[in-house]
Amino acid sequence: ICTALLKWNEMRYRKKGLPPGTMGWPVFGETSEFLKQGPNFMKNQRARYGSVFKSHILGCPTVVSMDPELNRYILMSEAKGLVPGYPQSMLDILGKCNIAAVHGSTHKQMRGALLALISHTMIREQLLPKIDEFMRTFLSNWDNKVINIQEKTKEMAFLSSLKQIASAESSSVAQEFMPEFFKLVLGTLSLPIDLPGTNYCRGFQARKNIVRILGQLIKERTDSHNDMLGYLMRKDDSNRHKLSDDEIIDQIITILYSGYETVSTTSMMAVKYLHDHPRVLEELRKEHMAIKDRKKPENPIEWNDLKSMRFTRAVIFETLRLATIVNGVLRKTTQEMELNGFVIPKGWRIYVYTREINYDPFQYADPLAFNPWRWMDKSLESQSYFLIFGGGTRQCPGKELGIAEISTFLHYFVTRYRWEEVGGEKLMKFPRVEAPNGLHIRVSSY
Ligand code: HEM
Repeated sequence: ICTALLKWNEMRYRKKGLPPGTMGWPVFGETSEFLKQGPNFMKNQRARYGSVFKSHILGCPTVVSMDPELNRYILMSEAKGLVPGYPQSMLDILGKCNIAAVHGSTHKQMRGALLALISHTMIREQLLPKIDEFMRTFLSNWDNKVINIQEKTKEMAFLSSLKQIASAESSSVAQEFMPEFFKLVLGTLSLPIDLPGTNYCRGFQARKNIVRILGQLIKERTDSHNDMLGYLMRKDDSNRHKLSDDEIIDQIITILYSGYETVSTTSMMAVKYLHDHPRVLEELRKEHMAIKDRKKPENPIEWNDLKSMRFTRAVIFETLRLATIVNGVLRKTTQEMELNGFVIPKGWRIYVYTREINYDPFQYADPLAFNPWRWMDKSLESQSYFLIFGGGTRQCPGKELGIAEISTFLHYFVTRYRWEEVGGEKLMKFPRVEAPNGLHIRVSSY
């Protein structure tokens, strides 16, 4: 029966022009092999079928592309019908105005409104002072404590964004908001089964609560504020992108969500790599001590300080590369189309899988070594195969903001503390980078 089922499933997808590959079991496809074997599943399939192959993973017939040139082409081809293909649970919970759910002119409008909020000028004048103030307080009193740095960096990423979004109210709403936000995140990564007790159902309820909290903030604000919510609500000419209240709420959820796991995991992994590589930590600390020494203790990190953190930027890029915080991005076809000579049916998912390029010895010499110095050559950041922040029309608009947050976190962390790991805890690298039991460190003052 098993053989017959597998064969029947292969026959269903044996359409002329499709890439080679296997489809696994009906309904489940090859999801369990993909999740269990992780990157090895992808590498084995590539060895058998080439760098473009078909599979059935996470509930959808999927074409996986591990071809750097095709990957770039896919990311540039949204107008040809290759739109974001994130799971239904994510779209449901993040809202219908969420940036990944909108295309064409609506995407342009939402993205324009977002870019205006997190531009270089905004980071320099509005956001960096808030990030500095937040990190200073958040990183106080860690001395002589055992800390779960995974949990801390998660709180840090969320609370830092919340302060940038609603400075005045962030401390009063954080208590209620944070647990709801964590439920929302879990819901977006779950199967869309709407039964009481499922993560999806809880995530959906959390979204409702968050919409209520944000709606209340919008209603109660009478005068203008210099934070993200304040800018989004402006009705005068200083705001070119006037959004409805529903759009403002989804935009805020987008900002919180997109900068959450990326920033927190990168910060946690940077702490881990710095712990394991004392020479890198020494160099990083030298950079930050020099910044600290040239200012008074009460003076905040400013734009020029941030720009002078060249080695810190290199540490962040090397962490993103070696830990592969982002394995790839998802697209789906809105019509039948040809890619690399293959014919991809409408509605198929395309997994632009960029992980392997991070370990390619032709791109990165000695690829398994944690060597931030390689990024001191700035041209490496602009190589076309480098897709850690995506590419094309959906390239990450929060890149510099994320780097500013992680850099400020590292500044206060390494200038105030030294730390050692306790427990030697397990780290999972796939499908997401996480420490299932937390990552505990003993912190003492520097
Ligand atoms: C280390 C930090 C970060 C990494 C590695 C990262 C990575 C990425 C990647 C790979 C994409 C492309 C997704 C796709 O093409 O489907 C993306 C998109 C996006 N990122 Fe980031 N990101 C980071 C930080 C942030 C931050 C702090 C924000 C906060 C605003 C943010 C907001 C977004 C948004 C809104 C999009 C969607 C853009 C669109 O669809 O037009 N990201 N990010």
